[in-house]
Amino acid sequence: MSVFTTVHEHQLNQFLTQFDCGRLVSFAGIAAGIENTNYFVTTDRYALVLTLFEHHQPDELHYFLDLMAYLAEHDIPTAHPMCSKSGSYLGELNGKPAALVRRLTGGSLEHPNTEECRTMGTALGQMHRTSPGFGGYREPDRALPWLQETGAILAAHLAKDIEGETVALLEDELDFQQNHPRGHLPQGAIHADLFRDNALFEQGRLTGIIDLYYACNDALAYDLAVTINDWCRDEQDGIDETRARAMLAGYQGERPLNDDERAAWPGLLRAAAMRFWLSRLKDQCFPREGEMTYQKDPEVFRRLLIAHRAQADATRAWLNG
Ligand SMILES: Nc1ncnc2c1ncn2[C@@H]1O[C@H](COP(=O)(O)OP(=O)(O)OP(=O)(O)O)[C@@H](O)[C@H]1O
Ligand SMILES: N[C@@H](CCO)C(=O)O
Repeated sequence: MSVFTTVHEHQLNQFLTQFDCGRLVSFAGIAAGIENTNYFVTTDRYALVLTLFEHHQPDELHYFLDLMAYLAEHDIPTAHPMCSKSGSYLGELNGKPAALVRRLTGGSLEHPNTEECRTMGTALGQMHRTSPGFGGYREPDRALPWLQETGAILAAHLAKDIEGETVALLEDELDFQQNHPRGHLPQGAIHADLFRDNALFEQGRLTGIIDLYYACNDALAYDLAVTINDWCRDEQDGIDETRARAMLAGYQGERPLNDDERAAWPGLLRAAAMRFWLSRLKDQCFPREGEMTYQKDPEVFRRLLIAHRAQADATRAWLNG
């Protein structure tokens, strides 16, 4: 688990006095997650999740929490943040910005089936019909400039211990991405990290999309590529075509991709694979300190990137149902 900042009972009790949420019954650190510190918090009135944000600025936190509230209020299943007595979603706990959100029921799916992928695609399409109406703006923080900066740091670090092949892949893909920008595609607020562990299901029904702490304004179709790359991956770290087609059909039932998005699709899948390859590799090469932390395997996304580079036409064919 990743608890970077330990919360003591007296600190939590003090924090809860800012909300009209009842008396603390229990709390426990949450095992999943690698970015923020999360606790389940139960009061005599609510089941909540407390998040201490480890590296975000107040401006972006307002964006995330306002977006969660906006989506929830537009019937997109997300965890609505709790408003404090003074009217803010954002407080401070143990020196860190902190928020309480409603705890959703259900659990994440390790092996989503075709129908669950279709359901997720439908929900993402609904979210993308709604999110361009959200008034907030946040610059994407894992787009090309970040890829370039992180890629350069990693290439220098890796050149010392591994074969040149990986560094060559990294540099070649950076070059490709630089020549395939996505600013001309339809834009809006995107989740940007809608992995299986960021959606909760109960009896085949999606109960909620969580962890909007990478949300930003970017190409909507890029968000779909991020989602497919995780939900539809097969055992060999390629993509399971049946699940990918189902997710795309679910999505396009709500929001059909336009010609520009269809043309850009293979490059978007590559951009999405590259982004998570590099973030995982960075965590592996430069681990952060924490009370309990775990890392995710970067190789999965390196292999997926290689697969996408080899099959642009096939990935475009998935768009046709
Ligand atoms: N609103 C919620 N309702 C129920 N469970 C939640 C909620 N928010 C978070 N969780 C639980 O906490 C876990 C960690 O949350 P989250 O994914 O936000 O962590 P993170 O460190 O910010 O994320 P990540 O590593 O995925 O970027 C989730 O996998 C889920 O089990
Ligand atoms: N979803 C990311 C974790 C960072 O949010 C990953 O699996 O690498």
